[in-house]
Amino acid sequence: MSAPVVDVQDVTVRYGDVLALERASLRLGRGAVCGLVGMNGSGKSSLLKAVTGLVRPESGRVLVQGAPPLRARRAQALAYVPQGEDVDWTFPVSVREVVMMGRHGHQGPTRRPRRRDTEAVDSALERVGLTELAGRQIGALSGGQRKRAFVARGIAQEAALLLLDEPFAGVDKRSEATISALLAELAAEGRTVLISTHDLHALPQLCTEAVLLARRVLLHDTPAEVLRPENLALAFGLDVLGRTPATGALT
Ligand SMILES: Nc1ncnc2c1ncn2[C@@H]1O[C@H](COP(=O)(O)OP(=O)(O)OP(=O)(O)O)[C@@H](O)[C@H]1O
Repeated sequence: MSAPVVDVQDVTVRYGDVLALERASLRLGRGAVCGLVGMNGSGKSSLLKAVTGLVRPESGRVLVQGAPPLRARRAQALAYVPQGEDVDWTFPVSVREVVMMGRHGHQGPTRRPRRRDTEAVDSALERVGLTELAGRQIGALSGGQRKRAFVARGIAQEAALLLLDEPFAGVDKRSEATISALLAELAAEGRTVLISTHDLHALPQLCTEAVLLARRVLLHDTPAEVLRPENLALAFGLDVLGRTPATGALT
């Protein structure tokens, strides 16, 4: 791999007494779409938050395009689509204003949008199919439309790395299809995507690689390899795909 876009080295995250992530390492190159898979509480959000700089690891190091997360954020290198519950949906902003936030780092201190900012926002709204709803208050959208608005903010930002926490949770089929197709397009444009998901069946179409997480990184491989019953059993300890793990797989 040429210089990695994401380089997580031996990262441990702890919240008080709770050890959320233990010595996790992960490197992703340009154009990768990587799915984080694991049980509830396995550390998926913590890993995403460590990469964004929202959570400070107890030990270890995160680099995004060679820079620590906060510096990478200032350089507009990473965009983050949070889980729905991490957002205040009563905030009085329109969909267009949310997407324009992706341009703030590209604007001067007055934050007056220039033509290329307006064009980037229009194009991002179009790509996620929200042009018609651009004037609506963000909280007046459905769950799937809200996710699409945040994906549009990431697109408008032109970040090299997109991090998405459960983009398909509580999302309608149309939004799921739009977001999946967009992630593939963004990867083809050379962006890197890291996403946490519970949707194991969608993994092979959606992702070029996958990580099995259970506080530690158990496996980082192709989606097909990660989905092997004996590997899933390592993380979930049960028959999640309705198949029986191979005998002796856990020994
Ligand atoms: N702010 C916090 N304070 C205390 N404990 C936390 C905090 N955030 C997460 N945890 C704990 O850290 C562990 C990992 O949580 P995390 O949210 O990273 O897992 P996850 O895999 O994303 O879970 P889910 O699939 O339910 O979203 C869990 O035990 C969780 O309860």
